[in-house]
Amino acid sequence: MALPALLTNFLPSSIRPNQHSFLLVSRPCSSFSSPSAISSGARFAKCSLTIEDQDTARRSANWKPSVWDYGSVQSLNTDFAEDKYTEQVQRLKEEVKGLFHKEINQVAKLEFIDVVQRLGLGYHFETDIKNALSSIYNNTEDAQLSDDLYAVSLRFRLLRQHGYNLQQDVFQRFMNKMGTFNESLKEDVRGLLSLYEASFHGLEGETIVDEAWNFASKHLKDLNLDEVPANLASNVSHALDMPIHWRPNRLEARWFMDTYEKQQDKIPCLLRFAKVDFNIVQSIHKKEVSNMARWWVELGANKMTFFRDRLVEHYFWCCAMVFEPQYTEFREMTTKLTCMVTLIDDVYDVYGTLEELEVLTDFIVRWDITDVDKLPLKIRACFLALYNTTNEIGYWMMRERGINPIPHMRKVWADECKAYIKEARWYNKGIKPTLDEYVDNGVTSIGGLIMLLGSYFLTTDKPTEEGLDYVSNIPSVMHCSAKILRLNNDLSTSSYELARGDNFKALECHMNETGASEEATREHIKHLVRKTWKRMNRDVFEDYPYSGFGPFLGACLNLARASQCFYQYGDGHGLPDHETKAHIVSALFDPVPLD
Ligand SMILES: CC(C)=CCC/C(C)=C/CC/C(C)=C/COP(=O)(O)OP(=O)(O)O
Ligand SMILES: [Mg+2]
Repeated sequence: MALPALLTNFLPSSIRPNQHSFLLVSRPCSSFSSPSAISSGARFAKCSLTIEDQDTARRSANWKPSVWDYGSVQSLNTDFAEDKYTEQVQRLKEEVKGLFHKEINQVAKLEFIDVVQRLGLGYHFETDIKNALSSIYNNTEDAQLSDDLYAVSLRFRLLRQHGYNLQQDVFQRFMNKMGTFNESLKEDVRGLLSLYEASFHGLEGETIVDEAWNFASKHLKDLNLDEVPANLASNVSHALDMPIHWRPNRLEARWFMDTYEKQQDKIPCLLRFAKVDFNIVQSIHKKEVSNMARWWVELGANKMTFFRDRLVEHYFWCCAMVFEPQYTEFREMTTKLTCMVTLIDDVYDVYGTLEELEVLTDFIVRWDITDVDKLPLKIRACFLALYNTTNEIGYWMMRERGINPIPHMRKVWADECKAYIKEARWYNKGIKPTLDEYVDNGVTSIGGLIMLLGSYFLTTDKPTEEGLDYVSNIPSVMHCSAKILRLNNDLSTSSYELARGDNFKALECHMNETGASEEATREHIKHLVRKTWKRMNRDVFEDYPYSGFGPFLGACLNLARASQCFYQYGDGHGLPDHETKAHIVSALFDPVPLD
């Protein structure tokens, strides 16, 4: 089979391949009736090498093939897109909206807001939540709010989450003269759990919130969960696994629906609303991922084995960044960009030689395809795929939104490739950077910046030149998000990367620089992750003078959240057949059962 159409169409005719054939064994494309059948264990043969590629000794990462069958992904069932469900959800929404106006005490109102958000319904009630929290913020008279650890912590968490700069002193009354929390509080499991969740909303320099995190984590970990009521125990394990603030909302919603169902005081119409709404949104996502699978197969990229074939994982990551139904363009186009990031990352890290990569970097920085045949065939194809995909998105933006983001996207790609080449030179020359030098560069080389740039211009109806300039100059909130992605990525992938031969990652840089053990280094990197979250917690509530920044700021938080989850139990990207697959099946493919 010749090079895939979308790649060759853009090659100057003088260099279109003829003798460079790719030998492919097609994968069995089974039809499926249940979602698990979407997953495929099929393997396909390696591409044959071109003559110019054969002459070069190359490393290999032996990437596992995709775990998904693209034929099946292209024909996913989207039953919940039917009108009868949309009508049902409208009725339920009205009913739940009425509950915001019910006269209930403040703690009950806070709990109600918390449940609405954890069920994934916050986006339907932004104004109602804002109004309710504003009145709670202004009313400090409710005694339970000042004396009860559970209520004070819940109030702190929700108000901070919505941008109120509530002082950390609210916790002072639970502390002793030594500046630590009163030991007696360890008996109050509900209070400890609430304090623990609140402590993730701390800012830099807030020592009381830091102490809250230490105290609550320690005592929650020490609990014998067999002695705790079942639902509370399951909430504690879930929180210790990942706090609410760090978990992508779609995953939280899917888990929380099952937990809320078991709650004695659940509100049935709220639960029903959450389930039907989840399935409707999921149907929209399924439609999008099937479009993406079509694009990927037409591109022919699923037939190449020298980079990671992770279309579905990339789409799911984009869903975690911005899940709301109206942002289809963001998810689809950013999925394409994410595929290009992975493709080019693998060319720099594994496939290309230093000389080839120097030439490739020059092409990307100049954004010019003249003389592109100076690049070996596969690298040339990758460059053209990246170039075409970016220009195609730019063209769509010009046509639909009257603005040209290509100069900004080019700049971010150029910076990213300059960061990759720096790593490639370090590797080839045996240079071991310090942790600071590495992270400085690694924030750009992780690829999150191009995705976040898209989260600005692909989510707003009226992107402006000023907004584009601002985002492409990488504001702190965006930098923090990419830094968290970089550090979480390194915590989970560096052992594989070193084993196959790759530049030093954050862990090795720190160990080399300080002589610290691997265990101490991991703790140090996790500490840097928490520190960066504190900075980002402040940054998201800076005063931004640009309209339409909401989804972009949400995407910054959500990119970091996705990295917490997908790298938590190892490399969910390179080796996506465990937790990542389970997350995708439960949040993207399997509808919530309705009774
Ligand atoms: C499901 C899942 C985890 C998806 C990842 C989605 C994502 C953010 C992709 C783009 C960035 C990227 C290539 C990261 C990891 O590569 P790498 O580990 O080779 O990074 P490095 O070479 O820069 O260290
Ligand atoms: Mg890599």
